Amino acid sequence: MKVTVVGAGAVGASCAEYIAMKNFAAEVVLVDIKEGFAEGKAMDLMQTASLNGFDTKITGTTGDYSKTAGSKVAVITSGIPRKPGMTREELIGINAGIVKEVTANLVKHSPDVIIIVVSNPMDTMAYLVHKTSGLPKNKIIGMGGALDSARFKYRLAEALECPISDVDGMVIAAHSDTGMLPLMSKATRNGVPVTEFLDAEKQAYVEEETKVGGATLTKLLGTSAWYAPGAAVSVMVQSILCDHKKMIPCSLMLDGEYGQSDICLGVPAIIGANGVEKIVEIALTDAEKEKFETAAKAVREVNGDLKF
Ligand SMILES: NC(=O)C1=CN([C@@H]2O[C@H](COP(=O)(O)OP(=O)(O)OC[C@H]3O[C@@H](n4cnc5c(N)ncnc54)[C@H](O)[C@@H]3O)[C@@H](O)[C@H]2O)C=CC1
Ligand SMILES: O=C([O-])CC(=O)C(=O)O
Repeated sequence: MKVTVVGAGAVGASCAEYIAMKNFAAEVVLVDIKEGFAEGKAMDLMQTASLNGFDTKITGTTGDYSKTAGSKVAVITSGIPRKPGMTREELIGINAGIVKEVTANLVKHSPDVIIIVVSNPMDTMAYLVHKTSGLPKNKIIGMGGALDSARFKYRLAEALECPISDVDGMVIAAHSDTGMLPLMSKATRNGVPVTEFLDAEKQAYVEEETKVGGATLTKLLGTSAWYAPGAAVSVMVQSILCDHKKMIPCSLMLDGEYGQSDICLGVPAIIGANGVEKIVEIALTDAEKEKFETAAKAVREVNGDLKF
């Protein structure tokens, strides 16, 4: 099956690389606006095929969306990343126009496509795609929770001084420095709640470092991260193409779930061949519910800046 990745920059190329390396897609089409850039990235990646042992065909195009026709999944990574000191929300002015235009082009050539939104501010960009694409809500999925949960597990393993494969955990709510909600109450080490091993101070440290995970990397790198974002996208694309029905926290249009409507926020969902197959409602503590509501309020304010 064909997967399109729009934006052949840091994140887009990482998405293409991980998807190809896992060898589950027939073709990945990279699209960029910069002349020759997607073609060059595709050629470079294809020259890793014999070294890395994959058969996925990667092609690139400068803005010719006819090459994306018939895509099962399209990933939108086009737009600007933040620089140190910026918030994701500050990117809305430039990225909203790009995401809206790219969405229209994708849907024109692949009317049945499932769109994964990556460009920031992601929860608001996912909302924009819902409002402008005409696609049903099961076909629009924002990527944030998969990445934030991976960062949560990284920080949990660091605090527990254990391998990352020992820990499990999930981050829901908003993909923002203040709106992420790492679910400490549900995180486990081999089935045992991590709260049995970590004192309140360590729990608070893990939660805070998880929430500012993207900002920490942006400060170190001078631009935002790409390896873990690309890997997170590849897991979501694989769950769709292979109908794995994995439970992944994603930014989805809510219609009463978690007490919210007409907003995209990170919640656990079953991701399969139909895109979002089910939103999973889990019991939150009162404190978690309050944080979820605060995050929703902040995302609504950013959504208010959109012009359709
Ligand atoms: N949701 C998430 O968890 C994450 C989101 N991001 C976001 O992903 C976006 C991309 O980040 P990077 O890849 O690091 O940036 P980048 O600057 O390396 O790549 C962006 C690419 O988009 C292209 N582009 C711009 N306008 C376009 C258009 N109209 N059509 C096609 N291509 C276009 C640019 O030419 C560039 O190659 C940013 O908005 C960033 O904040 C990044 C990491 C994680
Ligand atoms: O931090 C950023 O701006 C990019 C992003 O969303 C992330 O890496 O989580």
